[in-house]
Amino acid sequence: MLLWSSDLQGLSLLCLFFCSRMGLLLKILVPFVGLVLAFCFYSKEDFKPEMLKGKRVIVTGASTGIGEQMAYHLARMGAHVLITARTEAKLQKVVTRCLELGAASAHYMNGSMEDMALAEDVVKEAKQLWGGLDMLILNHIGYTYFNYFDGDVEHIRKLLEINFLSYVAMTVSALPMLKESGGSILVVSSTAGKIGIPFVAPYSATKFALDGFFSSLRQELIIENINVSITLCILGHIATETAEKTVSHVMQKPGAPKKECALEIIKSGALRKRELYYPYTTVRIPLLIRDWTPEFLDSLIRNSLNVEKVKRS
Ligand SMILES: NC(=O)C1=CN([C@@H]2O[C@H](COP(=O)(O)OP(=O)(O)OC[C@H]3O[C@@H](n4cnc5c(N)ncnc54)[C@H](OP(=O)(O)O)[C@@H]3O)[C@@H](O)[C@H]2O)C=CC1
Ligand SMILES: CC(C)CCC[C@@H](C)[C@H]1CC[C@H]2[C@@H]3C(=O)C=C4C[C@@H](O)CC[C@]4(C)[C@H]3CC[C@]12C
Repeated sequence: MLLWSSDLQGLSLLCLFFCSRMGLLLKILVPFVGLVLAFCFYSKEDFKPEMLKGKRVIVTGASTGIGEQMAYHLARMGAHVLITARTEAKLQKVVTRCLELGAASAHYMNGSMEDMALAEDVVKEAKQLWGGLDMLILNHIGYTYFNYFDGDVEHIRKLLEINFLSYVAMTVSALPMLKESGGSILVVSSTAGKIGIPFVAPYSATKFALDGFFSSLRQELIIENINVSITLCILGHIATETAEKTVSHVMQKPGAPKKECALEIIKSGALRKRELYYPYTTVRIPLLIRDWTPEFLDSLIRNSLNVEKVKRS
C-alpha cells in the first residue's frame, strides 16, 4: 500500500510538472511523438513466409501442442525441420505431415531433455544433416502441475534441467553455426516467467531463469557485434491439450488458439524481435500494471482464477 501511494504521488507530481509547462510540452512533445510514430510505421519490416524458405530449423517439444503447430507452419513455408520430443510414434506422424505440407526436409530425434547429451546430439545432428543452422526454437517443457507447491525439491531440480539447462546446453552447441548463418534463437516462455502466478511455483522458477539467462546473453551478443538474435516469447493461456487438461477448470476464459500462437512465434523470430507478447493485450497490460502497482496486479490475478477449484493436498 505504501509503495502504491508513493507511486501515485510520483505520478501526480509528474502530471503537475507537465501541466505547468503545457506550452513547452506542445511545442516539443507533439512533433517528437509524430516523428517517433512515423519512424515506427515506416521502419517496420513486414513478415513474408518466403523468409523461412530453405531455412534450417530445430523445433523442440514438437510432438504435440504449440511445437507441433510450429513444425507445420515451417513446413508450409518450405523450411528444413528437425523436431524433438520423447514419444517416437508421435514424432514420426508429425514428420510425415510436414513432408506432405511441403517441408524441404523433415527429420526427428527422440529422447528426454533431462539428458544434456541429447540436447547436444540434436544440434550435432543438424550439423550432419544440413552443415549449418538458421533458427533454434526452444519450446519443450517437462510435466507441470497446477496446484499448491508440494515442497518437492527434486521436482524443481528435474524441471530446471528440462526447462532451463537443456535450453542453455543447446544454445551453447548451436551458437557457432548460428554465428555463421546470422541466425536466431527463439525461447518460448510464459506470463508465469515474468509475473508471480500462484500454483505454478516450480514451472515459474524455470521460466524466470530463462529470462535472466537469455536477456543477459542477448546484451553480450550485441556488445560483441554478433549477428544472432534472441527472441523471448511471453505467452498467456494457450488452448493446447495439456493446458486444457491442467487448467480449464480454474480459468474463466478459454485459451488462445495454438495455431495462431505458433505462427506469431515464428514471425517474431524471423523479424528478430526482442520479445513477443501473445495474446498481446492479455499479456502486455498485466506487465505494465506490474511495474506500477504490483500489489494490485497480484490481487487481480488471485481474483481471476477459480482458486476454490484447486484442491489442497
Ligand atoms: N499452453 C499454454 O497455456 C502455455 C504454454 N507456454 C509455453 O509454450 C511451450 C509449449 O507448451 P504446450 O504446447 O502447451 O506444451 P505441450 O505439453 O503440448 O508439449 C510439450 C512438448 O514437450 C515434450 N516433452 C515433454 N517432456 C519432455 C522431456 N522430458 N524431454 C523432451 N521433450 C519433452 C512433449 O512431448 P513428449 O511428451 O513426447 O516428450 C511435447 O512435445 C512451453 O514452453 C510452455 O511453457 C507458455 C504459456 C502458456
Ligand atoms: C494476468 C493474469 C490474469 C494472467 C494469468 C494467466 C495464467 C493463469 C496462465 C499464464 C501462463 C499459463 C501456464 C503456462 O505458462 C504453461 C502451462 C504449462 C501447461 O503444461 C499446463 C498449463 C500451464 C501451467 C499454464 C497455466 C495457466 C497460466 C499460468
